[in-house]
Parts: sequence; structure tokens; C-alpha cells
Amino acid sequence: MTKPPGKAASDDPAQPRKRLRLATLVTLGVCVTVAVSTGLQLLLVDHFTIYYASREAELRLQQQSWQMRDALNRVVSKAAGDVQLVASLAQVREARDPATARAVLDSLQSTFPDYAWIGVADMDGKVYAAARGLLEKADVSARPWFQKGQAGLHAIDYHPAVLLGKLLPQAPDPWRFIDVAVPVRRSSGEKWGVLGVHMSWTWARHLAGNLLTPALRAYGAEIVVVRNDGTVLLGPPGMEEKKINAPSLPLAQSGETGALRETWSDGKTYLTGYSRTGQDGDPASLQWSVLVRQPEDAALAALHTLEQRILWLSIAVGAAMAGIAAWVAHRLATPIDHLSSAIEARTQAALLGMPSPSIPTIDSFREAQVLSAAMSDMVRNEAQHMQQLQTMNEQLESTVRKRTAELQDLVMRDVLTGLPNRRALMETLPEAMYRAARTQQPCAVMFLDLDGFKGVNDTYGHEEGDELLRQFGARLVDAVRRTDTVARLAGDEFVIILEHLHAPAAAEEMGHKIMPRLRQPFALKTATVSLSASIGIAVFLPDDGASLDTVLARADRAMYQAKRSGKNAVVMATT
Ligand SMILES: Nc1nc2c(ncn2[C@@H]2O[C@H](COP(=O)(O)OP(=O)(O)OP(=O)(O)O)[C@@H](O)[C@H]2O)c(=O)[nH]1
Repeated sequence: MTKPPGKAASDDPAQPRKRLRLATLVTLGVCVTVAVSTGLQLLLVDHFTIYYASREAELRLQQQSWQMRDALNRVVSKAAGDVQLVASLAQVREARDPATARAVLDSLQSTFPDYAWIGVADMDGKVYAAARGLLEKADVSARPWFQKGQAGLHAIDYHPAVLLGKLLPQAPDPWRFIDVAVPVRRSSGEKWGVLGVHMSWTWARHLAGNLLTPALRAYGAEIVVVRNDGTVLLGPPGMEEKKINAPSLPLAQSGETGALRETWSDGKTYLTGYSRTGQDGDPASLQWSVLVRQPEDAALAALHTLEQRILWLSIAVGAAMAGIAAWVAHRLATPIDHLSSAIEARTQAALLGMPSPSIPTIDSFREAQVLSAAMSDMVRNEAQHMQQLQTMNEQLESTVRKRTAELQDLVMRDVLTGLPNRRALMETLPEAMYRAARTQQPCAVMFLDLDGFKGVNDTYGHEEGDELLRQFGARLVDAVRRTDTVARLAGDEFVIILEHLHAPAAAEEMGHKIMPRLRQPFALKTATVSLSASIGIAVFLPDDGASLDTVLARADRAMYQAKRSGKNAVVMATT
């Protein structure tokens, strides 16, 4: 598969992937850590505070229920105590006329305004005497208080007014009573009547209003008093005298006390404290369920406020920590940034062949200090090594140049005799011909070849032959002018370039002058040898126009002519 063109750079394994900066990494890390830990803390706080706050609220409501229960019990037992006390008074027990008894009853009513009616009825159910004379002589024989009161101390549960309703003043709420009744006996023990008290239900309302703490009331707490048949006797508007079936009700009715979280018929969730008044089997007590309920939202409102505050505080602390983290990260990353920028700048400079900038000295913290010092040392060492390398390189190049020159010189010279070789001759000869043309002085090329040299090699050995060649070359150099050139072509063949000749004949004279010198004996290591040479000469005249090859060929031919004519001769070439 071929790579898409745009992706080639990013997929190139040699190219390092672009990474986040150190400061960004550290800041992100701290921010994520703070966010996660704050979130977890909030979750835990939320969980435990809701649990404890619910428990706390339930306990408060339960206590409130207990207080209401105790207050209700107290009032009912006070009424029972009051009727028993009055029934035991002589003015009532031995009443001779209604006025005497009425005075006592008036006095009792004045002690507790919620005693709406107090009266004594004879055994026929006719009211004998009553506070303020209300209902005197009326027939109450059918009233439950009269009937139950005959048997002994008895409390009659919540009921509407029957006879009294028209006699009592108009009130905001319709008149509702609970009754307490007790038999009245003469000193002889004879039962002659029943003393009854109608207690207006208003007292219970006042009690509930006074008992509920302002804090609870402010957060929607309500007291609900429920009769055993589920009818609400006291409660929020609209609920009274209606039946309810809250889950806490059967618990309270069974005599249990406690608190729970429950849903009422209005669909709302409440925390409810519950208890029950009265004593089982005591006809003088009344059994009511006392429920103190509070909407759960309201009960936990303070908690929700606290949660909000914790959340904002956490956000503020988190933001502060993120800020500190960013500052610390910046402090940590800046020196490393400087170092990496310096390294990048050095790489760039090296690519452009510009002077490399130095590594900055960093003093912000210990590790960065050590790092920058180590890098400075490395860079210094690298510079020294580079300098040494450059010096070595230059020395090497110079040696190579020298050796090359030496080698070139060795191509140009004959190794055995040290004379210019064939190549040097081929460079020198054109220059000589040029000089001849310029100076209008002829030059000549003299070919020399030893006669019978092979015999020396054969007789005395190759080394002696070499020695003879060296001595022969030296004699030639001695025989000519410094400006002339003596070269060895190969074997026993030598060439002399004679320059600045005053006439062409001077070349032949030179040949004859050399000849006797060459015939002188050569003193070798093991023997002394005499030899001759055959010489062929070609003269180059300035206006001749002959080429270099032509001149050489003429000289060569002349030399061979000398050989053929019997050797040991000088032959001038003809054009
Ligand atoms: N010692 C020595 N001998 C060489 C060298 N180069 C060539 N020779 C020998 O020189 C001889 C030259 O051959 P020729 O010129 O034919 O021998 P020659 O005896 O001089 O013959 P003519 O020129 O006809 O007189 C050969 O035997 C080569 O082996 C050298 O560098 N050293």
C-alpha cells in the first residue's frame, strides 16, 4: 500500500512526534488531580452529610413529637385532676343549692379559659349547676360524658359541640371539645351526679403553635395529631377532620416511637417523628398519634447551602492550586526550555555554517544548574575536539599534497639515473622548440644508444649494468651546458636537447665532443668496462616548421643509421 502524500511526514519513524511542553503537562496533571480529588471529596461529603443531616433532622422531629405528646398528656391529666378535685369539694359533694356548686365551678373555669363548660348533672341527666349557669336544668342524659362518667373518671375523645354550640360565643374555628367526667358522691358514698368538663380544642392548637420551635416552623415543620380511626384532629389547613394513611401512623398507633422518611398522600417526601399519647386501658387518658413532619427538602436545606459553599470553596481552592501548579511548572520548565532552545539554535547554526551560540548558565534550581553546567562542558569539549579534528585534517591534507607532489616528481624522473624521463622530455622539448623559435637560435635533439650494453649485463650482471647506466648519464650531464636537458628514454637509450646553438653545425660538433668522453673506461664495482655509443642528431631550425614528432623521428632514424653504419658514430639527420 502507498502512503497518502500528506501523511508521509507524520508517519516517518525518524521524525519525533510533536509532544506537549513540560509546563503544560505538569499544569494539566495537577489540574486533573485536583479536579478528581475535589470531586471525590464532594461525593463523600455529600454522601455522609446527607446521611447524618437526615438522622439529625429525624431526631429533632422525634423529640418534637415527644414534647407534643407529653404536653397533650399533661393537659388531659390536669383536666382529670381538676374534675376529681372539684368533685371531692364539699360545696359540690354536699351541694344544697345550685348557687353554691356554681361558685366553685366558676372559680375552676376562671383558672383555665379553655374549660368551655363545667357542670354537674344529677343521676337523671339534668344539669344541676354549671359555670355561668350555662345549660342548667338541660337534659344531658344522652351525652357520652354523662353516661361514661357515671362509672368513674373518664375522658371523652374529640367531638363537635351539640348543646353548647348555640350558647357559646362565635369563634374563628367551630367549637370542638374533649370531655372529662367523674361521678359525684356524697360523704356517705352515695353517687348523686356526674361532674363534667368540656375542654375547648383551642388549647391543643395553642400548644402546637407554642411547642414548634421557630427554626422548625421556618423550615416547614408541622404537628399532626391523629385520632385512632385515622382522623386528623390537629394539623395543617385542609387536613383537619380528614383521614390520612401515612406509613408512620400505624407505627405510632401501635405505641412505637421513632422517626422515618416517608411519602404522604400529597406525593411529597417528609421526615416524620412519631409517638402516641395516653395509656393502654386507662379510660381517663386519650390515645392520639402525634406526627411531626417536615418536607425532606426543607429539612436538608441547610445541608444544600453547605454543599453549595463547599463546592464554591473547592472550586476556589482548585483554581488557586492550578495557578500555583502553573507557576511551579513554569519555574521548572523555563530552564529546560532555555536549554532546549539553545540546543536547537546550535543545530540550526551548524546547518547554516554560522557560529554556534553558547549554552546559557542556569541558576534557578539545582538539577537545572547541574544540567546546564554539564551541557556547557560537553559543548566546550566538543568544540575542542572539533578544533583538534580540523588541525589534524589540515595536517593530513598538507601531507597528502606533499606526497602527491613527490609522487608527481617521481613520474617525471627516471628512478635509476635521476635524470628526466620520457614524459619530462616530452614536456621539455616543446618548450625548447618554442624558445628556439623565439630566440631564432636553433636547437637539436640528440639520440644516444650504448653499443654492446647487453654484453655488460650478461658478463657482469644487471647491477653492474645499472651502475654503468648511472655513470653514462652523469658523463652526459657533465658534457653539456646547464641549460641543456639530458633525459633517459628507456634501457640504454638517452636523449639530449641542445639549446641556443649558434648554427646547425654546432650540434654535430657537440656529438663529436661527447663521443670521446663516452669511450673513456667506466670503473664498475667488479670490473672496468669501455663502451661506445651511436648518436643520431636532428636539428630544429626556427623557421623549419617541423613538429615535435617529426624532430624526434628524424633523430631516431639518424641514430639507427649510425648503428647500421657500424656503431660508434655520429649521424646528422636529413630533413
Ligand atoms: N642493467 C640494465 N640493463 C638494461 C636496462 N634497461 C635495458 N637494459 C638492457 O640493455 C640492453 C639493451 O639492448 P640493446 O641496445 O639491444 O643491446 P646492445 O648490446 O647495446 O645492442 P646494440 O645497441 O645493437 O649495440 C638489453 O639487454 C636490456 O636488457 C637497465 O635499466 N639496466
